[in-house]
Amino acid sequence: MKNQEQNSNTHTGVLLINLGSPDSPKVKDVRKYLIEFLLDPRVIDIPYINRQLLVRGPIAYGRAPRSAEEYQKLWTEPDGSPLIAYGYEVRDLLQKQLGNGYKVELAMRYQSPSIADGINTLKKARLKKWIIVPLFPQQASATVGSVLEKVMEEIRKDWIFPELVMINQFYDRPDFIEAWAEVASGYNLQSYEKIIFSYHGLPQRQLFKADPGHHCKANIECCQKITRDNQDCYSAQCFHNTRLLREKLKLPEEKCITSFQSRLGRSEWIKPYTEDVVKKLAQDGFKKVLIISPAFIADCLETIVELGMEYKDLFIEHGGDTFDMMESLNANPAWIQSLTNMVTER
Ligand SMILES: C=CC1=C(C)c2cc3[nH]c(cc4nc(cc5[nH]c(cc1n2)c(C)c5CCC(=O)O)C(CCC(=O)O)=C4C)c(C)c3C=C
Ligand SMILES: [Fe+2]
Ligand SMILES: [Fe+2]
Repeated sequence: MKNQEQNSNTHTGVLLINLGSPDSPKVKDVRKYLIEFLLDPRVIDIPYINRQLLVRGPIAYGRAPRSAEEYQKLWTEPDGSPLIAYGYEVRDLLQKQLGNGYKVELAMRYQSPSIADGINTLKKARLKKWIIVPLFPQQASATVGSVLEKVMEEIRKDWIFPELVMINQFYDRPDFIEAWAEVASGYNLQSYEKIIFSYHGLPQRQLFKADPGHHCKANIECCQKITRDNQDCYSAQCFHNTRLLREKLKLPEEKCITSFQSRLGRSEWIKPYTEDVVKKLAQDGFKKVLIISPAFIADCLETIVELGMEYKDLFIEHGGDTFDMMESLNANPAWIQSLTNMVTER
């Protein structure tokens, strides 16, 4: 009876959606994941035939075994991928904070738990309103765009629709910046010579496609300042995110660097590349560096392995001493509060 009462009070569904991980770090599962992920035309935006050849050939057989080795470095038992484990932890904490009025579900854009399952659960619960929260602070077609397209695909043939709220970005919310400041309070920021703010990269051509006014020059001068013209530009949002955090943390401008990691393929991506920045700092004699990655709301392959292991090795190989990676928001209470605000104010 109690459950029935609780269910009848529930009016709003919240679907948290992140990128997704392979089902296991075995090569066959990593291959399946990479194929689904990289065949998405919003991610590898080249002609259909070229994409099929690239993904089902060199990526499936060349990259998948190397990626599987990387996934093996971060996989934990029994939780598996940290990205997904933190996803469930955040879902449960948010559910607790929001209470009976809301039903919070977790989904991943690729692999599992699937968006189709998450949407079906919301449909069965007969809720009046759904709030879709892609867990990407800055807007990119490859992430937020792809998630929202998939959600629409899952409901487009329905004959009834809930009131639907889709969140497209949240990088500049004061409570999101506050959540990062909360994590940063565990570090002695003064003790670092340089602080790198590293965001996931994107091919430059994707910035141009997302720029109907043909404004973006995809360089630091252009994207450095957020304006009405470039307010939806991923790169400009990243630079602005750094500025907001730098001001919040009272860090001098010359101490902070914005850069972009995880380039894939040979085309030009947003610059500067984190790899080049890390190498140059070490070569220029800097010994102690902190790296923060505000594009990821949970630790994952990109932070734990790429920043925390590979770039750390690179820094030390080129003469640096200390390369610390700040952990992500994960299940930090201030982050749960930020999500709570995002949902309840809609
Ligand atoms: C934070 C936002 C992200 C953007 C923007 C993004 C763009 C993007 N990614 C690839 C290719 C890969 N990304 C991979 C992993 C990965 N990417 C993100 C987030 C963004 N990607 C996350 C959170 C993760 C980690 C997932 C995990 O399980 O921990 C991978 C897989 C790993 C590997 O083989 O390197 C690939 C490939 C492209 C091409 C792209 C933009 C076009
Ligand atoms: Fe990625
Ligand atoms: Fe720009």
